[in-house]
Amino acid sequence: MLIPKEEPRLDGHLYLRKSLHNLRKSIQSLLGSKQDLTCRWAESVRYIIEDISAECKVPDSPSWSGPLETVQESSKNTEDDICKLEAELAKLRTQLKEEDSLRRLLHNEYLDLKGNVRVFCRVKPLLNDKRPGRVVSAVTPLLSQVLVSVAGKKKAFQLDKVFAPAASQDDVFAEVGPLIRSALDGHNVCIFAYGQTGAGKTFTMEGTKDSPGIVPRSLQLLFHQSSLDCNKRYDFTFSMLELYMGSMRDLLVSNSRRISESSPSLSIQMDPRGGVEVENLTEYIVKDVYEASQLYLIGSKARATAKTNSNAFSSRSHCLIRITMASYGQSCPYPVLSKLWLIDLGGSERLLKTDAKGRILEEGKAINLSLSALGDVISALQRRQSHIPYRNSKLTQILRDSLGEDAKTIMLVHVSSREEDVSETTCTLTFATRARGIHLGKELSLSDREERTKAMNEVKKRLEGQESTCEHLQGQIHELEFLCRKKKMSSKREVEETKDKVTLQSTVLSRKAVDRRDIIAVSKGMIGIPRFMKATTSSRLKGRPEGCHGGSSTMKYDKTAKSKKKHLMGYRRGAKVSPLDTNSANDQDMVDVTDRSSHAVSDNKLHLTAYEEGSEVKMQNIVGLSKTETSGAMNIENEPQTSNKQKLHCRNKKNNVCKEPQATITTASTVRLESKS
Ligand SMILES: Nc1ncnc2c1ncn2[C@@H]1O[C@H](COP(=O)(O)OP(=O)(O)OP(=O)(O)O)[C@@H](O)[C@H]1O
Repeated sequence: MLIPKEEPRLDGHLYLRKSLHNLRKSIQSLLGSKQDLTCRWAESVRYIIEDISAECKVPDSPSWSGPLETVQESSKNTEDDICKLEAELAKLRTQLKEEDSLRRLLHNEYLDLKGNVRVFCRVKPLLNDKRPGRVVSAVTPLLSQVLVSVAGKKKAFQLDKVFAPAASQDDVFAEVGPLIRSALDGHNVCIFAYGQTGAGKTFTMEGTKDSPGIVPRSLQLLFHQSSLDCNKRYDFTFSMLELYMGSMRDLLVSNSRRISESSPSLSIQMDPRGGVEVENLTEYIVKDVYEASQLYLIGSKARATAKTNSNAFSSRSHCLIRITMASYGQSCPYPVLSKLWLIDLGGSERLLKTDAKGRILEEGKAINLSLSALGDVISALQRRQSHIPYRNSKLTQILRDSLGEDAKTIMLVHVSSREEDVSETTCTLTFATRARGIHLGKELSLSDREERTKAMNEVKKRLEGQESTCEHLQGQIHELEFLCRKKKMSSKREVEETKDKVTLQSTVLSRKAVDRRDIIAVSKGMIGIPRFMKATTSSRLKGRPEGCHGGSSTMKYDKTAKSKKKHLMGYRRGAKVSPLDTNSANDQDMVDVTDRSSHAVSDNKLHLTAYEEGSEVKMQNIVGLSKTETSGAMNIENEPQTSNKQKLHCRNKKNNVCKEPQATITTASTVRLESKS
């Protein structure tokens, strides 16, 4: 009979340490299994564990028993350790830099072999047909070929890859994902969704809540990958515009603002080096995937939609999302700049079929004109023609620097498999063939294709090996960085504790009123000094002149004050963080600050301007903000848990108007709000 092994009994402290150890391990394994949990998130949790450890810390031997020099000696040892760790970190970072440049080369070589311009086809499933038995699909998807039945004959169209109706969003993104990595590596990338109205372009780009498409996945991947890169710092900006009837519209400027503030019109400018800029286009700095998604939501709502015969909510314009990236390396003073364009093109319907009239007809003509110009440009690039006709449409002018030699492009054409859409499907696939720049019959020979596949597989294998080397190094760096921070924290704590001890000792000795046993007891207590004995943020601020601390600021939580306007200033001069002050925003009266890691750890500061009485700051999911904290006259209160989000509201005790309060997230467990004026 098996006798269950009895867990050895642990005393209180040992047990606590073991629990903390287990907790750390579970968090580390969580990090490994969940892609959307960033290292910064894990770091935040680690800080909490550290805080718990510090609070629970009981010295193994009485710390007051030795002379003061012991403490100083130990902090000297800590400093030596820090120096060693920093030297090791520098070595690893250099190694990572070398390995990462090799990875980038291999990644680029792999994509070059695949083709810098690739054209895929996605076949839409037959949806909501009441007579499934009688419906015959006119399209036969093969691996890299689509057969279309036209008048009893099968016409073949060659593509780089075909996604059958059963293909999932995951399958599509598996092909797109490597280009996102390329964008982070400094290449310009364009991903287009092309096809007839209702063929599934928006489904592929945007997707649904349960089945997210390329845009949300790309944003997720961008921020995830960049957070792992410990040798570089990335700055992202987000813009969104639409091309409607040949003119450009900034989708992040609300209609009312566009009219009232007579915002300057957009124009395309080119610098001498060939870089393209859309002048006056709103550009928001985005710190995390949440901010980018919020902007995308706002921009999508502003898109022009109109009813056509083919699709009740057909998009009548081209929608262009631009994410610019600036990556700063360790030694290079200049950032590497790149752009990622995610483009949902307008429906390519034949105007006769849709029975379009008036404005709808004009919209259709404008869409078709620019699609045709796009096809010409891609085709000319594919054939390496000397003249590339960029100037024929605004769409190709905007994308001029992102549709070239060093850029990567994926054109995802969408077709319907229904019989009545055969002529549209044929048109779409003819466009795809032209975009591939390969005339029928001029495809690579079988042996050439086999050779290319072999070379691709070889490079892919090397690339995978290189990626895991980089990941391993990054893991080591993160671990050492954490250790280093931990050492620095404990060294700082030791110094502070030493100072406190000296002060206490002299006070105690000067009073000459306590015996030796009491001194030991008190000084032991200093390790985990009770909270009420520590100076609060509030009391620390009290020494400042009026107006420099939270006492002069107002931030009152009042749900009824819906009309109050808020502005969120960027972390850098002149840059906006999130346009949630626009009328098109979902949560108009709130400024959401989620993902504490990017706000608090990387920047440590968040500036909120023009707050009036009745304003509210809502902070969600901020790790460590579970306790009620008081800062000056500002209370940060923990609201009862609503759904799975933790809300914190900042209120002011006075009712005066607060100008430019500044929120500083100082540690994992404190938030301070103070007025700048
Ligand atoms: N692969 C797919 N799987 C499931 N549903 C799909 C798929 N493709 C498209 N749909 C559905 O078909 C409908 C029309 O698709 P969608 O709006 O994406 O078309 P579109 O090409 O963007 O049209 P438009 O040019 O008018 O914007 C939507 O309800 C969408 O959910």
